[in-house]
Amino acid sequence: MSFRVIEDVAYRTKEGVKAPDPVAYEQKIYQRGLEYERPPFTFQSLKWEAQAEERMAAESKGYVVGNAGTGETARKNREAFAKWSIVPSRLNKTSELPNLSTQVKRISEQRLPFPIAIAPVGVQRIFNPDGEVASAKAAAREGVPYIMSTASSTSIEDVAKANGDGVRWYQLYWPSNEHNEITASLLSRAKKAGFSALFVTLDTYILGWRPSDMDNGYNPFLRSDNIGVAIGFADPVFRAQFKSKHGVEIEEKIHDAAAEWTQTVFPGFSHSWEDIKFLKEHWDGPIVLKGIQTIADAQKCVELGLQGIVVSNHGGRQVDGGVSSLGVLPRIVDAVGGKIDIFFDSGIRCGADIAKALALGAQGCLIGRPYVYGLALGGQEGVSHVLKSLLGDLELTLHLAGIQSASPEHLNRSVLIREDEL
Ligand SMILES: Cc1cc2nc3c(=O)[nH]c(=O)nc-3n(C[C@H](O)[C@H](O)[C@H](O)COP(=O)(O)O)c2cc1C
Ligand SMILES: O=C(O)C(=O)c1ccccc1
Repeated sequence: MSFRVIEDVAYRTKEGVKAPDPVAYEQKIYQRGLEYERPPFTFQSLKWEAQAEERMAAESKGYVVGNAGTGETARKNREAFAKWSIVPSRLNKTSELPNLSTQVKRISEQRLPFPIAIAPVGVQRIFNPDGEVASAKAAAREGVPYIMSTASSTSIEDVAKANGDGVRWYQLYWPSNEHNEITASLLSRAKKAGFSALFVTLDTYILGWRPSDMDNGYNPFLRSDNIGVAIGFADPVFRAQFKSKHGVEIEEKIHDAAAEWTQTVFPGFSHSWEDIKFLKEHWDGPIVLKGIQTIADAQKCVELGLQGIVVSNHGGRQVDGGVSSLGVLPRIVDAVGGKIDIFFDSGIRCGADIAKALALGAQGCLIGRPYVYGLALGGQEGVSHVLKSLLGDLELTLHLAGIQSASPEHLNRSVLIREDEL
């Protein structure tokens, strides 16, 4: 017999922030075990991928697990975590579990209950029929901000509805300048739907060389179910432009419309730093650039007065042979830390990984593939399970290492050592 994860949330309040209590979740699981009830999903985070693979069609599986080229960057992302080790200290006389609440001050006025957010991931209906609706509900329920992708298989307005009073941010795949009217329309729809920060992804103006997808002949945009174009098909400016060009509605020339939208959001060529001005003029709120890997680019973001960066290599899905994202994080923190908010992603698979990225100076981590595996395993329940598991793991890791909170005062480089220096 197994139980329902989302009905099993225990809450607690710390520093005025109400949030689910992941350690109480763990305790409940042991109690229920006494009555021979078992959790519906594994807690072994490195098994989520394999178990999710059993549930997915070959194409979806190849899409989420796949990387650019030989997968070298993705491997390096993982290996980089093992180069750093947490050094526990003793007899710190702690009376409470660590406080995981976090201030990402340029992005959110409120303290966030946890130092993680849901990474933008497109086409989620290929993993579970409920897609983004399930993950946006789980995020709100678990107190984790939801970053919505422009390549979502659900419209901006429907994701906002599912996310309810959760914290949500919008990720832009940025159309080329000739389509500025569409960009402005996306930004105004996101604003109206309660998305409070803008994340602009810079590393994917075209999809990388993805052997696993090519083996399956699979590009989710070109499928007849039009799974990655929901935002475009609901966009009034795109619709009007299509009609005036073709003389018919999108629905009457669905394949052409899908191809045009795909071309619009993945123009194949990069913008320039000058174009940021347009975004600043059309977005009233924090702007975060995602995909930063160099000190020079991070410094440029500071000079332009932007609020944040995501140190990310897109999980190794874009540039094969690229440097590990965790590897470049400390240098970028040294160059711009304190001047801009820094998020990190690429390769996070457990609580200790989050602890290490935060100790190296990130203010928050984006969780990518693990929650997609949760979505494939069990929709909203599966995503909730993954978030709770990662947070419970983080909380007990910090607690047992004698680290009192996830804030930089306690969680900083003094708790880490490089294994190769030992
Ligand atoms: C299936 C899939 C789809 C993704 N779609 C997007 C997207 O639409 N927009 C975006 O900025 N990043 C996208 N990403 C990248 C994630 O936001 C994140 O950077 C990456 O997953 C981090 O690596 P990790 O999952 O290996 O930890 C996607 C990643 C995956 C696995
Ligand atoms: O696959 C990706 O990494 C990605 O960013 C993406 C782009 C378009 C649709 C879905 C995902």
